[in-house]
Amino acid sequence: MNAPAPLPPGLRRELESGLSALALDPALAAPLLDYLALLARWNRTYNLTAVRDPQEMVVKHLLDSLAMHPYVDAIAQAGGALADLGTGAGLPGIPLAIVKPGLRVTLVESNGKKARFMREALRQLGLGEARVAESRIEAFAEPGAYDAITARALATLPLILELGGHLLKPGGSLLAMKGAYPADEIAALPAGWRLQASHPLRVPGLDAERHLVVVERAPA
Ligand SMILES: C[S@@+](CC[C@H](N)C(=O)[O-])C[C@H]1O[C@@H](n2cnc3c(N)ncnc32)[C@H](O)[C@@H]1O
Repeated sequence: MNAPAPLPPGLRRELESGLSALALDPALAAPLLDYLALLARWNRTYNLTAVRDPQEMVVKHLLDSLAMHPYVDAIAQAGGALADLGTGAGLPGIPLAIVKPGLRVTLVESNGKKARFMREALRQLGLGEARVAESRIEAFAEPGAYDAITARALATLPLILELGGHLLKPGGSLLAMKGAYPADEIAALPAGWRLQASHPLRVPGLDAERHLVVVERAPA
């Protein structure tokens, strides 16, 4: 593997200021930048993400993933389990695992090279509460094991539920990261599911519209 790509100066300050804006401890910049440096290094060989510029990765990967952190707080405090579906290089799952130590994160991804990268990232970052499931989501055989599932840039809400709805415990919810408010997808939710809430997210350094859409099972 190549030598670590040197991260541009100023990156840490930008990340620290973004973390403060999200009401997170700026000291978390250190492990987050370790993850980012590893991702930038592997990306040069394995093409894990289309975002190649570390500066852009701070906003589009780290801060964007972390904007939803208040909505996993209660699960983390209870030592609950979250499955990040179609996580790619570990987004948003790895940044969330870094900032929420109690959260038991499972990173579900079928692509072998991305799974290999994530196993190495978890090892190097010492994230013992997180693990990689190298699997198709729909074939992942842990039904009813998760308090929440999340997904970013994976699929429409109905398709995410079709692929991974079986993983949720009774009372569990899907936390889907979306750009524009997905009114059509919400209208097309399959029978047995309903919108619980939608939260506009503010990502420091990003102008684009972002929403966290929370979907739960409808009462029988
Ligand atoms: C567009 S990428 C998004 C990755 C990451 N969530 C992010 O926001 O950067 C979608 C990822 O989902 C994975 N994926 C798509 N369908 C899947 C399935 N049925 N089972 C497992 N992984 C899947 C792909 O391999 C890819 O890595």
